[in-house]
Amino acid sequence: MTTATLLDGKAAAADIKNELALRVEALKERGVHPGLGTILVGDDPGSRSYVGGKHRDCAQVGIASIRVELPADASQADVEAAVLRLNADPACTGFIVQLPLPAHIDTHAVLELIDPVKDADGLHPTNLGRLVLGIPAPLPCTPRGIIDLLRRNRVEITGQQFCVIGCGVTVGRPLGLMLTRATEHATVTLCHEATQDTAAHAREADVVVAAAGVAHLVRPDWIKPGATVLSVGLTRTVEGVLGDVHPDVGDVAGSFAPPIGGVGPMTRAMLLTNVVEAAERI
Ligand SMILES: Nc1nc2c(c(=O)[nH]1)N[C@@H](CN(C=O)c1ccc(C(=O)N[C@@H](CCC(=O)O)C(=O)O)cc1)CN2
Repeated sequence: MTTATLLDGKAAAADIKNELALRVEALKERGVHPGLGTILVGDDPGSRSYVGGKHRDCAQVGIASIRVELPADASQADVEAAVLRLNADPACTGFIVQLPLPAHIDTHAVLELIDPVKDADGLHPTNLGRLVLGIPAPLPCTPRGIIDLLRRNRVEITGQQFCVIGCGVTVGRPLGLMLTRATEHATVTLCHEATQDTAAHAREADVVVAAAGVAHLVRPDWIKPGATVLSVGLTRTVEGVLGDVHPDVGDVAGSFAPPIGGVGPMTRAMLLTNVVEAAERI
């Protein structure tokens, strides 16, 4: 039985979607019709379910959906052609390529082909470069969702010690960049698979973000009592979907974002936010 305060991403995302629905209405009144495109390559059940969720969200806030699906054996040229089609499609005001792509596809080459203006994930090199330089740009959805969830729950960020576990391109690496901007001013330790003692770094932290994709990696004895813990990475097993954080951490942490209903819905809400913001710039 967890004693930590729940960081409820589902509830926060519902509030964000209500606000976005009003902004979408205002856009339509001035003739701008936002449309989110998604490119899904292959049959990974997790990716399919996330893309399905993104389109359900679009319907809820009045954003049009353009769904592109390619088989797992699609070639590099097929995927790049799909990107170029969405770049040119006026009905698509923003789009994403669902990650991970199959191993034979050069992901960087695909992401680099996206028109940076339509980059709803903030993962184009131009937009990541703008983030590094502190120039306004669409921000990667999960890190943006994590910071928004902390702020809505009045979790202190400025001056706090963060331990981010995992340095992938969708979460850990951009989160480190965002948390150290002047608007956040946190101190961040970014741990990865070659870190010698991740548990020791986590024990020092006021906020632990687990985005490694290793089931139940973070144990209760890794956590300073009262710290804030966000379980981001998910692993699908025969027993179900497991988070990076062991559920017993909820007995030690002060606040806890669970693997389901925590950061995931915020990721989706921030994608919609990026789409609406891009449409508002048209
Ligand atoms: N192009 C991108 N690909 C991926 C991203 C991304 O930001 N852009 N992030 C992740 C997956 N992801 C978004 O696509 C994502 C993960 C989880 C959820 C979510 O709503 N989770 C649910 C639980 C779902 C489940 O049971 O599996 C929840 O937390 O309640 C949404 C989006 C990798 N790829």
